Amino acid sequence: MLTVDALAVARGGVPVLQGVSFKVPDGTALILRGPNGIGKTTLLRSLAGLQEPLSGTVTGAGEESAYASHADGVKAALTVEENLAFWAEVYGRAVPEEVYAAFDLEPLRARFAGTLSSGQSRRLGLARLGVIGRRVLFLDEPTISLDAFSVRMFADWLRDVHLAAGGVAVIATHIDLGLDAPVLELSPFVAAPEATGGSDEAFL
Ligand SMILES: Nc1ncnc2c1ncn2[C@@H]1O[C@H](COP(=O)(O)OP(=O)(O)OP(=O)(O)O)[C@@H](O)[C@H]1O
Repeated sequence: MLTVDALAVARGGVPVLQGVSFKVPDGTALILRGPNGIGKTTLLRSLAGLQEPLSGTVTGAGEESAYASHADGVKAALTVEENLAFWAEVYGRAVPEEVYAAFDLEPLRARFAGTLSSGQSRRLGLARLGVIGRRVLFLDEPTISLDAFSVRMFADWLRDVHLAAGGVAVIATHIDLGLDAPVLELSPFVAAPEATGGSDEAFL
């Protein structure tokens, strides 16, 4: 269970969200919604432990979690297989053979990643999630620039592999992934600048 209690987060020293609380039981996902700039990326990075929250607590994530943004992290000079092997090694794991089918990479195994189309490259970037074996995933617009087929493919992997194995996912997305997951609208949690003593000091 991922438990978030009264979390307040800042970007560039300026509070963006406050009072964010939710629970995500094992085997389930939560969708985050909110207009551009509201702080979805900031919240996801804070949940994943990549930046310190201003206040509040996150339990059930920590070492077992991973943050993935729309930036691929794909290495152009390595083949598809070499990319997956690289990430597997970094995380001390073997590449599960089924990721090639799950992300439709089978015919592309020997291709240099630099020659992939942008959608194929995104699929390779997402396949990394199937390799690293992290139980709690914080996903920032994971399906951006993917066609409907690839979006469904990713949603199927999330539901049938990651969540089915008891994993957790918190996903900022404007695309309907077709997951049976609750939606948390972030608009009510926009930080009031005065609530943390004003933001002027952040610019000094
Ligand atoms: N380096 C920075 N210094 C100050 N403010 C920043 C900095 N980077 C981003 N911001 C601001 O912080 C706020 C939150 O940004 P964040 O990227 O978390 O929003 P988001 O909800 O993920 O946006 P989007 O939907 O556009 O990706 C935005 O208003 C943004 O302009």
